[in-house]
Amino acid sequence: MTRAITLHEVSKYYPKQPSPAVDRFSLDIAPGEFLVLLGPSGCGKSTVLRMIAGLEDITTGELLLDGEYSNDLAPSDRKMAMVFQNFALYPSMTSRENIGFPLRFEMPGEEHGPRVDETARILGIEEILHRYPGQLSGGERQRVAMGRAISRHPSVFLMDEPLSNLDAKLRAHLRAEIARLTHGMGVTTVYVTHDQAEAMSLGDRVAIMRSGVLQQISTPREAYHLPENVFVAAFVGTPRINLLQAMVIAPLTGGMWIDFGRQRLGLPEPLNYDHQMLRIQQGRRIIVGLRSEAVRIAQPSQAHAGEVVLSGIVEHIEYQGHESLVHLNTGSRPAVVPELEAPRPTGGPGSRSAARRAANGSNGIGKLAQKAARRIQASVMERDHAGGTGNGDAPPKPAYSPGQNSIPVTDRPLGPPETQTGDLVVRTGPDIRVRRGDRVPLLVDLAYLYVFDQDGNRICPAPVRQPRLE
Ligand SMILES: Nc1ncnc2c1ncn2[C@@H]1O[C@H](COP(=O)(O)OP(=O)(O)OP(=O)(O)O)[C@@H](O)[C@H]1O
Repeated sequence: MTRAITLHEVSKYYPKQPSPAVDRFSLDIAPGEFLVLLGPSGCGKSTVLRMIAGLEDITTGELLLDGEYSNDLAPSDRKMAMVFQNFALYPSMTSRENIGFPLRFEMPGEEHGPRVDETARILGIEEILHRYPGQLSGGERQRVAMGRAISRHPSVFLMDEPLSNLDAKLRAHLRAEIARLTHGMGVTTVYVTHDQAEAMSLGDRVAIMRSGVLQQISTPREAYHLPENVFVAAFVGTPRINLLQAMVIAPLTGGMWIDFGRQRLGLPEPLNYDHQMLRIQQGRRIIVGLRSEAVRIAQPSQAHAGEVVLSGIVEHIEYQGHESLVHLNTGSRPAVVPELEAPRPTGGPGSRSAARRAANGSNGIGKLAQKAARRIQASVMERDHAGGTGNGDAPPKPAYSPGQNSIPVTDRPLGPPETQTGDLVVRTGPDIRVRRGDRVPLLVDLAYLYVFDQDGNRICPAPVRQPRLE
């Protein structure tokens, strides 16, 4: 059995919190679909999951299960199984007892042995059924937790960062196992993660969230190739997309350039449709997005059609075995999406536990301290991003005045280009022969040029629905 899930304009306000944890969130999940909720810490992913499970009340909006209004349906009547990050196994029960535990309520009076054995076989854990959680490795514990969810034959799996307590190798292995299992069973799965690589490799579709608001819902491929805004562009993809401050220069006499300050990119004529649309931005500040594979180090004479020339000074080379990442300074000003610069807090001011503490009556001084800590963290992030030049000690200057749906993006304070650190990362073969300090020619493939407007919305490639020009 599997089921469709619809969230219609769902919002969640926690007590004493000024802004909603989830804000008018709408989503249709098809039966059997694997949907990943992706976003930075605190953006509301788990809250969405918990509202689907019935563990959290919906403040406004509707939850439909197979088309039926289900806001008030008891969690036990939803036929959903949840898998948590911390496994949530009972320490005093063996693996067999843990897996069979929910069946006591779902199949009272029936023999559970065959169901537990079948589940253990699917997961390859027959050998550890007699052991207690304390006698299992992290990967084995997570398999038992999966087993407890599977044995119930649920109609929906809800998984809240189920792999984040495991090491990288095991995560990759179990990720493949989860994909195989859930697709094989055809059960609708909603999977929460902040790890974009996990989301991209698992999801039929990915719903990307920021500050409680859905930013984009699409296939992983579309999220990477057609990000709707600068936040999605920056969140999806490794290494992170290069984001540069620029200006459109489009004199009436013809020609069009993207001006990075020290260098300009000339757009080839006749201008294609996407580039023509940039004319509206004449004289305005824009953000240019270039993925690391959109730029190559090569002589201008080697340019293919659609490639244009820039140059940069090599600052650092990251050898990765199968490839190298060359960090260059083109003299441009990088655009920074501040909330993406922070490492994932572990109990810091933005974390769930901190929020819960706040909700449980933290006083005004506590809140002020949290605010101050956040400010300090933001300014440290900005300084780190500026390469420790000291420029970041000043508060970051907002480049844009963010409206309700706009993406706050800051630019690094402009110093002499010589003192700025690398602003462009280029992916090359592992044996590239360049050295620190070399000035190298770059070819930019305009087929992979992204341009975002002042509010962070993508304008090139042009969005499918054009705003009406009047
Ligand atoms: N019980 C609660 N009371 C008050 N605020 C809460 C509560 N639970 C979550 N929040 C707040 O709601 C927002 C969304 O939290 P949520 O746990 O859904 O985010 P998340 O994206 O899952 O984060 P993480 O990846 O860190 O788990 C955060 O600002 C959090 O601090």
